[in-house]
Amino acid sequence: MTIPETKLVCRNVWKLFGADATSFLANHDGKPDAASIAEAGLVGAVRQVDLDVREGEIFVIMGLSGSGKSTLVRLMSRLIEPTGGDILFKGENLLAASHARMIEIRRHQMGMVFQHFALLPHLTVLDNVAFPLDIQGMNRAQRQARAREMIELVGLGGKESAFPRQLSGGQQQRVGIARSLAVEPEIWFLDEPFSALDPLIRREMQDEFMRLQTVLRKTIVFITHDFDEAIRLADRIAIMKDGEIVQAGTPEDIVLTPATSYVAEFTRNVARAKVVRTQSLMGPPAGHQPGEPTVSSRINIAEAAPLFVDGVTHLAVVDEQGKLIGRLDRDAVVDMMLKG
Ligand SMILES: Nc1ncnc2c1ncn2[C@@H]1O[C@H](COP(=O)(O)OP(=O)(O)OP(=O)(O)O)[C@@H](O)[C@H]1O
Repeated sequence: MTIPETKLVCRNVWKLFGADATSFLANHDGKPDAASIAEAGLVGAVRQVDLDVREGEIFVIMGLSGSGKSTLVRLMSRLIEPTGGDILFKGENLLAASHARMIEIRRHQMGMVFQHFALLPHLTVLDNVAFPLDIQGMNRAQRQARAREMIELVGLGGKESAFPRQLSGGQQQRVGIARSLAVEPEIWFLDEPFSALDPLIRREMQDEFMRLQTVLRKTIVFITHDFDEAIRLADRIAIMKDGEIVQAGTPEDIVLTPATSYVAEFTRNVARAKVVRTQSLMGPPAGHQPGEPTVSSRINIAEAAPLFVDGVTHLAVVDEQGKLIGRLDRDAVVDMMLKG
């Protein structure tokens, strides 16, 4: 297996809002506790954050309102300055980049979608999507061709000449997505992109987003306050509380071994069978019988369960190379399904 490249790294990143925050941080050896921050009248919006976002993954930052998600994502693109720490994008120290260099990086290598995505009301869908390419200096024919391609990709083919006011909320968000993808970003920041949509449309957009990701394989930082959304979309999740990351891991790690009671509270109502993979529930391969149905080690228990038909009691679990690595017992599956 090839190890994916790390695209973006945060090392010991802090953002304290309030007067003299930089000297306050220095005077506390670069690691003040929450009580000292509050006592000094500062807000510890992001505290001591370490994370790495890998090539081609969906990295979800999940936390309740005020936990520091938006501040953290703004720090990653240096829309705001950290009080301390380092941010590396493709190995480049963003904090050492000039203003002009930052604009260039944001324009050509970063894509952003926000909850209240401001489309330009007087421009058609086509011109809205082509807009960032115009800023990049691309010629008209090229940018229109690229914009049409993106509009098709997000399922809005035929709406090129519509104006934003003629579209539903979900369709407008698709235009926003097409617009941010038009520049072919190396990293894609999505800050609560579906939160303003009603639940049915929201789910549809999540499905659509997953479909897009199987095609595009973008490196994505996705912000949400919704744990179910995080579990559905994430390759890895970082859970934030009061500016800190309290746990980071795969959805499976988080559901099976929550690091704190705070995290456990989120995982309580999650259907484990939809998160846990066959490889985590299987036993050793010994006893394997020829003719047992085969499943991938990467699919989840809910997906594997329907194979237990016609008296099948065991499934053979195979890795990505098709090698037998374990056996999944029907009783263990039934047990997990019943426990919800
Ligand atoms: N410019 C600012 N000045 C002072 N405090 C701020 C500023 N921006 C954010 N904060 C505070 O920092 C903390 C983190 O805010 P942030 O917006 O990052 O949280 P969030 O998790 O994104 O919340 P939400 O989901 O409500 O957007 C909050 O206590 C907020 O009040």
